[in-house]
Amino acid sequence: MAVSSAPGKVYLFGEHAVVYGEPAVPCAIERRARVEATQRSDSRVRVHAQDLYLNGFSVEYAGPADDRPTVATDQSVLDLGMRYIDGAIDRARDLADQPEVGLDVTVESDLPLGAGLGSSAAVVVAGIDATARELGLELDSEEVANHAYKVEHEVQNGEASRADTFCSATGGAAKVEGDSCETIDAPNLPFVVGYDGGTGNTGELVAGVRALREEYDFAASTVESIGDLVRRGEHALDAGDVDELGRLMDVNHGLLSALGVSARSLDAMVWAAREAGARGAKLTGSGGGGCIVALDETEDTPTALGYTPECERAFRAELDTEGVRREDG
Ligand SMILES: Nc1ncnc2c1ncn2[C@@H]1O[C@H](COP(=O)(O)OP(=O)(O)OP(=O)(O)O)[C@@H](O)[C@H]1O
Ligand SMILES: C[C@@](O)(CCO)CC(=O)[O-]
Repeated sequence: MAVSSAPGKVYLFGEHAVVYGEPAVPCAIERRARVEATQRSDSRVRVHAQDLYLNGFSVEYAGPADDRPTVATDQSVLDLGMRYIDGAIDRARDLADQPEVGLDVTVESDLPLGAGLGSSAAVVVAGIDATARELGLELDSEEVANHAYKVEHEVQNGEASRADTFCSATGGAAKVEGDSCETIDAPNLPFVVGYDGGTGNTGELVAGVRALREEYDFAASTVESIGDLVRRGEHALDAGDVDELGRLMDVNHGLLSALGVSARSLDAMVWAAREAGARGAKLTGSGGGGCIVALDETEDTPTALGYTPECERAFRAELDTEGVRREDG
């Protein structure tokens, strides 16, 4: 049996624009997905994903109500839920040159799904590492990052940057620009996360930005402006200037709104954080619903978010300097 875990992330700056080669700064946070892989004696693959909920199935009763009903789940719903972990298992089996080997795989995660905290990247990174190790193959974190990126790229029909998977595999703060990925120094920033209990569909949101960018020059310029802002943000990070980081986060949120990826609930949480005195606040990840990230070392922002109707949960998120991690002996 092999068990690996990998962290989720928040974006300090640069989501969406990173898909078009602009720089971004994702930061790994101390919330993880864990994957356990055990080889079987037959060639079946059994995946137990205990935190996955499925939207859209029907139940058919025939005869007495205490008979077990037939539950039908639309194949597309299942595919959507399983595609990242399936992709990770397949890639690791291919890498280990055992494409037909059977496995029992269990996925557990502290990361809300599709909420901007990089749950898919964490599941893919931990899934590749655990499965490969179970099949006798040790990969270093950069190799895991590279293979995880290829899985996300395939699952998301070519619309993925290296940011989420690199950050999850290597931990800490990262600068990602096109194919170039590096870990950068960062102070332990006072991240506060607000979660609206909802999700956004990464594929659809990325496609929406692409369409806008193709239709309007100002949308293409907005993507470039995010890149300029990230370059300023790198200097602020270097200088440890948290006030400037906060101001730039506020601008980044405005530019993401202009690209159509914010939501009423995300705006409400961003404003609650700002009004509580946060240095800055923005949505994180693909948007549409899910999480915001704010910078505040005091308890004011978590408290204010706790009283905000649109916020289901608020919590502090520490920077996690460790990426993919072995959890078995
Ligand atoms: N605990 C889990 N078990 C199995 N699969 C998971 C789990 N968590 C996430 N996934 C997979 O990841 C998908 C969600 O990925 P998606 O890219 O939409 O969101 P995210 O990575 O959480 O957010 P973002 O990309 O905005 O940071 C789920 O549909 C599922 O396929
Ligand atoms: C929206 C996006 O920039 C971040 C999603 O967490 C997509 C990507 O980078 O693959």
